[in-house]
Amino acid sequence: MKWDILDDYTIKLGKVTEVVLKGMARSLNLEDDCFLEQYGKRAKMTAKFNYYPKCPRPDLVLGIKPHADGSGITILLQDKEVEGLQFQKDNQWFKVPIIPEALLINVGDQAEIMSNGIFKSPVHRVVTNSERERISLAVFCIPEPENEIEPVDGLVNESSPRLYRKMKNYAAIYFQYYQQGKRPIDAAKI
Ligand SMILES: O=C(O)CCC(=O)C(=O)O
Ligand SMILES: [Fe+2]
Repeated sequence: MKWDILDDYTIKLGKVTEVVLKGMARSLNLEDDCFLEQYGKRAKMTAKFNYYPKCPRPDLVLGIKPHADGSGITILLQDKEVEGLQFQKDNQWFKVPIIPEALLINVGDQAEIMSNGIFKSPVHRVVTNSERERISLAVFCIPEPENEIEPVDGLVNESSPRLYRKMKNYAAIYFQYYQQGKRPIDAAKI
């Protein structure tokens, strides 16, 4: 592994994260930096390389079980040729098409909390394929663990009450819930 390539890539993704979080704020008529302030200057990134070998029984075996990401946002580079990622909406699974070189940006639980539920952290899964192996690189952009994450002021008022409590080090809670097969975001819901 050429670590300098990953290093370079994540530095660039740091800039992408900034642009995306600013854009998300702007789309809600909020101050540009309101999500970035909670996100913090010492935010973390975790790069996860996923390898899905060929599987003779895709009807029985999933690549990744249904989950929502615990990140602020996740930046995903999908396999250039093999599909597999699916998102759930209204109890149905929708395939993500392949767009070579495109970055797929997924809203994580912590962006759902900060936006008081306006941006939803969707449940997704990866199915296996009997003919082809598949790889992906998921980079989880994670707010500074010591920071308190909560719905931003501009989104809480009489007509839209606060839906999530203040959370610190969400990643720790995330894995505890995940292992028990529960949705971690439920720990934050009021
Ligand atoms: O492999 C993919 O396309 C998605 C992986 C994923 O959802 C994850 O690592 O959290
Ligand atoms: Fe995921």
